[in-house]
Amino acid sequence: MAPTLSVKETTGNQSSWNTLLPDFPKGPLSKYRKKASFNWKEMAVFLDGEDIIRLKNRIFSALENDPFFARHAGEELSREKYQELTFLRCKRLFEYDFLTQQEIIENPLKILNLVICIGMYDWSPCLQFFLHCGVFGGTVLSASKRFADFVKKIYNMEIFGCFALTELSHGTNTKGIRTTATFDHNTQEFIINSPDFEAAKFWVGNMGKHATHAVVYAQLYTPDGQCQGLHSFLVQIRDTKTLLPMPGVMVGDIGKKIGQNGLDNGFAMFHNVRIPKENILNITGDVSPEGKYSSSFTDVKDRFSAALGSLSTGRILITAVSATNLKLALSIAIRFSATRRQFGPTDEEEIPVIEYQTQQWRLLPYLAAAYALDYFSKSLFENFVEFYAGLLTKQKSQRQADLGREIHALSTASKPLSSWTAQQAAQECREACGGHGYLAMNRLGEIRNDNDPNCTYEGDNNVLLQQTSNYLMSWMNCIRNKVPFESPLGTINFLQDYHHIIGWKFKANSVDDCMDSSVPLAAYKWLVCYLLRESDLKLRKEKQSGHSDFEAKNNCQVYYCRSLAIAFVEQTVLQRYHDYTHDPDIPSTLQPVLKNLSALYGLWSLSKHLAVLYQGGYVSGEQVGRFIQNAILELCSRLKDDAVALVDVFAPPDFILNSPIGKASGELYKNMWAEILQGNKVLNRPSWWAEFCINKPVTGRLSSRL
Ligand SMILES: CCCCCCCCCCCCCCCCCCCCC/C=C/C(=O)SCCNC(=O)CCNC(=O)[C@H](O)C(C)(C)COP(=O)(O)OP(=O)(O)OC[C@H]1O[C@@H](n2cnc3c(N)ncnc32)[C@H](O)[C@@H]1OP(=O)(O)O
Ligand SMILES: Cc1cc2nc3c(=O)[nH]c(=O)nc-3n(C[C@H](O)[C@H](O)[C@H](O)COP(=O)(O)OP(=O)(O)OC[C@H]3O[C@@H](n4cnc5c(N)ncnc54)[C@H](O)[C@@H]3O)c2cc1C
Repeated sequence: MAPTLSVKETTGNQSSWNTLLPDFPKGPLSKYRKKASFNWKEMAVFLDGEDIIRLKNRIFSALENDPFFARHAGEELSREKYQELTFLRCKRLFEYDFLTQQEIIENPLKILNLVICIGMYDWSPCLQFFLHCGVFGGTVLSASKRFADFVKKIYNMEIFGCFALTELSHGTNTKGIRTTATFDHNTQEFIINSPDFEAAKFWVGNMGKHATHAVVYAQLYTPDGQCQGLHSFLVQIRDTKTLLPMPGVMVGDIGKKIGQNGLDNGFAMFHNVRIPKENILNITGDVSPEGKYSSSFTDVKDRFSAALGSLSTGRILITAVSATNLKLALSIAIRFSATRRQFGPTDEEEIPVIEYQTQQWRLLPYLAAAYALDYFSKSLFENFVEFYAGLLTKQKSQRQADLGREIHALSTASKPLSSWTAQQAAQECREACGGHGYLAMNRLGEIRNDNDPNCTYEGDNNVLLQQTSNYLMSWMNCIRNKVPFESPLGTINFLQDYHHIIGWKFKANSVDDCMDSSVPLAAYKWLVCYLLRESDLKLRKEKQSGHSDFEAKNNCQVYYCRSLAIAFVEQTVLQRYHDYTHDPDIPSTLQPVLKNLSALYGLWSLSKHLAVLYQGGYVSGEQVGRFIQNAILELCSRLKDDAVALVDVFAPPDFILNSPIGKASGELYKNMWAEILQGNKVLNRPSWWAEFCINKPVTGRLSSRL
């Protein structure tokens, strides 16, 4: 099925683009801007639409004009100060209240754009705000109406919240969570308890310093001693008037992290903390005053899925968050590469480093990935909105259940794909900018470190991929028995042709033949079918040789199920982007460059699977590999002159991007000097100058006398 994010009907006209998007200052980047095959403003309006661009402008300009968000060159804040500033900024975001409920209902993509815009500035206040309103608030909101009062308090910040699932000794393995919630029917309360220090809640964002309330996941025990599985509870952890811990709660900050240090990640231990019966977030089950458990889910597995359902929201958002980091890193590296000159054909002339084939090959496939993943994350978000609307209206249809499973399977692979792509790209961009990429002021280190946990939180990437391969393998019976099947979003429908696709061979006969994304797309369909067959065979063999289900599954991950999940999600991203870029309604001024991006993303991603394509016999002979490699290089070279305009489309204003080498003017060295010289005490001699000038070391004084 075609993605729901459809081709925009109109891109307006030149004068409306100019009003929305001012020209960039003239400078060293102008040369490349003139060479572009398309108008960047037309592209920006085409991709986002005028309404979203207006929203972005509103948010960016509010932050730029607000002293709370001022940037200070060379600023080195202590962690405590950074946490304080993050909280003040989070409060400001409440005051701005950028989106009304009505605006969100009319266009839910606006909320995604709000996350992206604030995150582009700094992920710490962004995550603090959305962990409270979105993750904590959203979970409370999705429980029954009896939380209406709490909901009000959440959205006017009378209380401040966090989402506490992970414990010190269990994270991805949520079934292993050991915090207990035991119902006491005498007092009509739940008793929340951490059995030992290993079961302390840990890593929880906002819990370190600020949260007054937590959604706490715990194993629910009814008075008959039965464990009813994982449920969530609303627990007050700090006094709202003093921010001191509530009785029985030991709560604190877990310490410095590799990135995101404005955010206070914390721990909490509960010593028989009593909460009212009403505070069970009755999403998957409830307890009667007598202590009888009831649930609308008869199947324990379905109840577990529903208890973790809210995690899909985060994973979809993280797909978009990571694509945003990809865009930030590329904006810096491509602008730098178009202005930084090194070597040249003659001694007189040095050329911009983007002219080098290696620089193009290192950066431009990531640029293509940024466009494809951005489109995919937004289309997946739109799919999610449909699912979410079903949840809110308590839809119980088969389609709703199937949609939930499909979105889960997609998001558990798109989060790994997007976060890993951004992680690798951030490092490549850092190196592509040479030494200047390593200077903290240019922000590539911050982007890399802040992106890093996207690979881990909301579930470790490698473990999550198993969810996607499980989903794909679950269709194998239908495939084997030729029983028709389809999914609500149609992402697995091509597997109905499995028996036909598995016999396909690579068809292109030249580099020219490879220049369209239909070529890698066909190869991907074969690859998914092949890996599905191989994974299924391997699993059956493992079981036949006497291994338990657990062992058998475990022995089928590397080269089989893990590769299957990755190939499937890459195929899905490419399919959606291919359909989008080949839509006949795309303006003819934009279509060629968009098709090049789609082809490059497809071929480059596919090239990482060449060994398997040969291994399985989809391709043979030396030539095919060469065709693919040469097509990648040809596309890089074709996109080289469009690259600056392509980042102009998504780069935020200079104030938000906050990188001297990534500024829109391209005045690389002037911008760097301006920043360096504003730093604190840059030209001062060190306060310990006398340690060199007066107190000279006595050479050898401390050498061993033995
Ligand atoms: C109109 C209005 C529109 C409004 C739109 C709303 C938009 C809201 C916007 C909100 C904004 C939010 C902004 C967020 C910003 C970005 C977020 C950044 C967050 C950063 C902070 C981090 C927080 C955290 O990390 S919280 C802790 C997260 N923890 C995890 O993720 C744990 C990971 N582990 C698991 O999920 C599971 O344990 C798992 C998946 C590994 C499975 O473990 P298992 O024990 O092996 O279980 P299994 O047998 O495989 O599963 C049984 C069964 O259940 C199915 N299942 C599991 N999960 C789900 C799910 N989420 N959905 C559906 N189904 C699920 C699983 O598939 C199995 O089913 P079968 O295959 O059928 O057997
Ligand atoms: C910055 C940050 C913020 C966070 N915020 C929150 C929050 O707000 N609330 C919250 O509840 N949690 C939060 N978390 C915790 C996060 O959700 C967990 O870290 C995450 O789910 C991974 O779990 P883990 O750390 O226990 O890793 P583990 O599950 O212990 O994984 C460790 C390693 O073992 C491997 N592994 C584990 N199981 C398997 C398997 N079955 N097969 C193969 N390999 C396996 C993994 O691949 C990984 O490499 C946050 C984490 C970070 C880093």
